[in-house]
Amino acid sequence: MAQDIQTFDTIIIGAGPGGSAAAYPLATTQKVLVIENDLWGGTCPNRGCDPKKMLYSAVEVRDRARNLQGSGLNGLPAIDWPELMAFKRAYTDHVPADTLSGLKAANIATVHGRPHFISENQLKINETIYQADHFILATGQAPVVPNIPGHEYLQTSTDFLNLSELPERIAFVGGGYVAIELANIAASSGAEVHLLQHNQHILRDFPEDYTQLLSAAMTTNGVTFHWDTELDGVTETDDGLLLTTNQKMLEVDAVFVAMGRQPQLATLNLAAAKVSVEDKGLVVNNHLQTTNERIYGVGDVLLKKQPKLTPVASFEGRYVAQAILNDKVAPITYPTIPQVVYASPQIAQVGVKLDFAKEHADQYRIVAQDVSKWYTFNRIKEPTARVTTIIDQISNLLVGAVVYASIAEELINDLTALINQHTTQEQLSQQIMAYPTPASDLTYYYG
Ligand SMILES: Cc1cc2nc3c(=O)[nH]c(=O)nc-3n(C[C@H](O)[C@H](O)[C@H](O)COP(=O)(O)OP(=O)(O)OC[C@H]3O[C@@H](n4cnc5c(N)ncnc54)[C@H](O)[C@@H]3O)c2cc1C
Ligand SMILES: NC(=O)c1ccc[n+]([C@@H]2O[C@H](COP(=O)([O-])OP(=O)(O)OC[C@H]3O[C@@H](n4cnc5c(N)ncnc54)[C@H](O)[C@@H]3O)[C@@H](O)[C@H]2O)c1
Repeated sequence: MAQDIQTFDTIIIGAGPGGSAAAYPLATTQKVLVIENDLWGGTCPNRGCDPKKMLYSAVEVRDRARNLQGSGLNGLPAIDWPELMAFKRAYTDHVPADTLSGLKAANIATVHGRPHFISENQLKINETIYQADHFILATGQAPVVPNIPGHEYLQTSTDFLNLSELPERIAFVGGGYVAIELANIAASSGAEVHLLQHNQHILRDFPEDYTQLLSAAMTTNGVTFHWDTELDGVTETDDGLLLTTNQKMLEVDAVFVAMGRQPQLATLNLAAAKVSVEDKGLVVNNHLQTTNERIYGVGDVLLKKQPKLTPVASFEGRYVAQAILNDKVAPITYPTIPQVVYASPQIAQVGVKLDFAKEHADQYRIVAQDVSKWYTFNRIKEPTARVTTIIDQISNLLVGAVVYASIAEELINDLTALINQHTTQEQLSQQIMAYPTPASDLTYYYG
C-alpha cells in the first residue's frame, strides 16, 4: 500500500495563543497545517487566564463590596460556587469548537493527534506522514507534579478550574502566580485555604515589599501561609487527605500543586529533526529558530527570560510568521511587558525592576507613593494602594512601575503605554483625560 504523505508550506504543532497567532498570517499566502493533541485554543482560554478570570469576576465584585462596608453598603455578597462554575463553563465549553471553526474558516488544515518527527522535515501521526518547508513548535507547558508518596491525590490548576463543588478545606503547594491567584479565589469563595511554600517568598519576580503586603492582605482574607514547608506525602483518611510535610501534618479535602510548569516536548522525537532541547525548554536564537533553522519555537515552550504569558506567546507567533514569509526580518525585539497577579488586591509591574533601580540609584529616580488617600483609591475605599514609578535620571522618562491596588491591571497598561511611547510628563499634560479616572492621575506618577 502506498504511504500517505501530505505536504504543507508550514506545519504548526500546538493550537494555543502562540501557534494560532502564527497560523493566521501565514495562511494568507501559504498552505498551513495546525496539529493539536488536546483542546483547540490551548491553555489560556481552556484552563488558564480566561477561566481563572471568569471566576475572579465574582471575587473582585465581592472585594469592592467589602471595602465599602459602612460607607453606603451593608452586607457582603456570598459567592455561589456552582453558579460561578456554570458561568465559567458557559464560556470555556465553546472554546475548542470556536477555535477549530476559526482555523478552518481561514483555510488552515487541522489534525487532532500526537506527532513525532521522523526526519528534519517530516513528522508522523499514526500512518500518515506530514512534510513541510517550515515547522513551528508551540506546545506550551504542563504543570509539574512531584513524584511523592500519594501523588495520585495531587490535583493541578486544571482540576481547580473545573471543580463542580468547592471543597471545604484546600491546600495549594507553591507560591507563584497560579497558587496565589487560585488560593485567593478559593478563600474569597468561602473555603479554608492553606498555602504551603518551601521558602519564605511568594511571587519571586515581584519586589518583596509588595509581595509581603499581599500575603498580609491574603492572611486577613483567610489564607493560612505555611512557610518553609515542603510536602512529603499524602494519605487518604476517613475525613479527607492527610498531608505530611517537613513541618506539621495538615488535613484537607483537596490539594493542588502549583510548583511551576514544564515544557511539553518529550513525545516529539526532536532528535530526529536535529533540534536541541534543555530541561527548561526549547533553545532558540534571536530569530526564534531552533538548532534546525527551518524549525521555529514560540510561546511558553521556549527557554527564555521573557515572562511566559499569553500576549508574549502571540507576539512571538506573529513574529515567526513574518520571519517565515520574509527571511530578511530583523531579530525579535520585545516591547516592555507588563505582568499582573490577579489577587485581592492585584500586584502589577512593568519595565525596569525595582530592585535593579535601587542598585543603580545614579541612573534612576524612584518615586514611591502611598496613594491610598488619593481620590481614585479613596472613592472605592481601597485599604492600601501603592504605586512606585522608576524614572530615568537623564531623560526624565518613565521606565518602570510597580502597582499594588485593585485597579492595578488598568493602571499598569496606561503606564506601559507611556513607557513604550517615551511620553514625557510635559506631553502627557497636553492631553485631556476623562476625569475622575485612574488615567487622570497619570501625570502625578512622574513625581
Ligand atoms: C492557571 C493559569 C493561569 C494563567 N493566567 C494567565 C494570565 O492571567 N495572563 C497571561 O498572560 N497568561 C496566563 N497564563 C499563561 C498562559 O496561559 C500561557 O502563557 C499561554 O497559554 C501560552 O501560550 P502557548 O501557545 O505558548 O501555549 P499553550 O496555550 O499551552 O498551548 C500549547 C498547545 O499545544 C498543545 N500540545 C502540546 N504538546 C503537543 C503535541 N505533542 N502535539 C500537539 N499539540 C500539543 C497543547 O495541548 C496546547 O493546546 C496562565 C496559565 C495558567 C496555567
Ligand atoms: N496572571 C498571570 O499572568 C499568570 C497567572 C498564572 C500563571 N501564569 C504563568 O504560568 C506560569 C506558571 O505559574 P506557576 O505558579 O505554576 O509557577 P511559578 O514559577 O510562578 O511559581 C512556582 C512556585 O512553586 C514554588 N516551588 C518550586 N519548586 C518547588 C518545590 N519543589 N516544592 C514546593 N514549591 C516549589 C516556587 O517557589 C514558586 O513559588 C507563571 O510563571 C506565568 O508565566 C501567569
